Amino acid sequence: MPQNIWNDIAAIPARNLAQNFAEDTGRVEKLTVRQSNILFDFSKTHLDDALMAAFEAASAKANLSEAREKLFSGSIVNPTEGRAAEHTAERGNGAAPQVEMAKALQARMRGLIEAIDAGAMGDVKHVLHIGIGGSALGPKLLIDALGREDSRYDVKIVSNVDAAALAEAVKYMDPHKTIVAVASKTFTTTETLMNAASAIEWMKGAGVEDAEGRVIALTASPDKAIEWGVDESRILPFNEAVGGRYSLWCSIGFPVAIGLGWAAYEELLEGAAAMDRHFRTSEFAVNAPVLAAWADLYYAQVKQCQTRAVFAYDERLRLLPDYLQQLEMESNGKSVTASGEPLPYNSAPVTWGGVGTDAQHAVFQLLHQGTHIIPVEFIVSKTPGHDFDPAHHETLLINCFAQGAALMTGRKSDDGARNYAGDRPSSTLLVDDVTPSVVGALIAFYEHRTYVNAVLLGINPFDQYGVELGKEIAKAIAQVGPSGFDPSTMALIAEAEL
Ligand SMILES: O=P(O)(O)OC[C@H]1O[C@H](O)[C@H](O)[C@@H](O)[C@@H]1O
Repeated sequence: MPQNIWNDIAAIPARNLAQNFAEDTGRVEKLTVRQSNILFDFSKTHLDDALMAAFEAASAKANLSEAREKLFSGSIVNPTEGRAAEHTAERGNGAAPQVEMAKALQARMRGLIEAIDAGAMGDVKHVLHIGIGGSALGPKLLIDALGREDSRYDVKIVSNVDAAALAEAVKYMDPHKTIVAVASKTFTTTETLMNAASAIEWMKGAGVEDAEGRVIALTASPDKAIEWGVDESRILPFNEAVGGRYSLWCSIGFPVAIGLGWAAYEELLEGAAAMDRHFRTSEFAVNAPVLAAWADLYYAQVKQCQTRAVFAYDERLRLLPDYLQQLEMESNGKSVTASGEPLPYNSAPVTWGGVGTDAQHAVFQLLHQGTHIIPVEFIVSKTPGHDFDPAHHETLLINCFAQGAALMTGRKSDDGARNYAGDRPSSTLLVDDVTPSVVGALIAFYEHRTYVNAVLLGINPFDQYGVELGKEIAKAIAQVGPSGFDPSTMALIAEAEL
């Protein structure tokens, strides 16, 4: 991707949002996509006809159509690790052998869940899922979003190596009625294996016989799980070519499938599959992930925005920003192109966010009047997730729409402290309800948007070497202690008496 692509786009005269709306009465319709019971409204972004044409040209130069097909056909899209990225095959959209493999492994998972339901592991009430990063964030989001009313088991997810998290999770669990799902693609992750060992100790300490026999491994490295002590019959493997942060669709989704039931899990997959089909077959100008990525790139590259903010106006989706932080920042926070050249422009902005309306009373001041322009994304549901007075939900929706309007229109005042400049961009995703199929589609939308961003930036979104150095230094500190590091680090190690 030559650098002048952004220069070409930057050369297009900037128009403000008010002008865009005044000059194009069809703007809302043009920039609205309806797909999978989600309405995507991009009309409050600065995308206009000229910018859309420029991004269309940039996408052609970046071979986006070919890149899109490569993703679905199982071609190598992760060149530094020499492999495909086969998460879409988990929902039936991929190369035939991978789709077959995914189906077979999902059937294995279903078999184990049915056996547990039938009592094969005794009287089970609690599922303690232990994993971190991509092996935790997806299940955490889904259980929190969809398992509030209907969970068949009490599912808790523990990630942090700080065992205060484990202590909190097991506080109200009966160790005799608990199964432990150890989720790790590599089955080498320190935090996960340490927490898993402590969970086994917790069960043993309570007199559980054969505590090891209550462990299920969710992994792409079954040999490592066997080595660690899990019996082959309790290992749910998945395809190595599914990246950690794209793995909730396969056996990493075990707590979702067992907690919400198989039908809900299938709805989740089908929701994602429908979004796959939309992304794969729609023209770019009406393609939700593509339009979202174009707007992302306009703000990150042309407007030099360093962050983007996501606010879920729905308590059920409060963990969505956390999930997106890994998806977007671990995928696209890179300094080199896919072929290893230094990246001559910005990579992904920082993703951050929170839950509305809480965030309005905490951070929105800066969004409205700060010197940084921050593209905002609102996600809100037409249907409430509770039976209280409908006034709650109306207030939630009203506030969500009011914030987008206020950011865009602003309000002039001679008093600087009371002036709202306006022209601040946002997009709104209005979902019919927070159901497994909508959440599946929503997550697939974000996955594809992240991929489109990467393709136009010319970077590889599927590796994450940036996380390795810190792990190596931690291992060295654990092994060697306070020697051979910089003076500050050595002083800290000594002070903490490590
Ligand atoms: O699933 P695991 O192999 O245990 O890996 C868990 C996580 O740790 C790593 O550090 C990566 O940054 C993540 O992408 C990954 O999801």
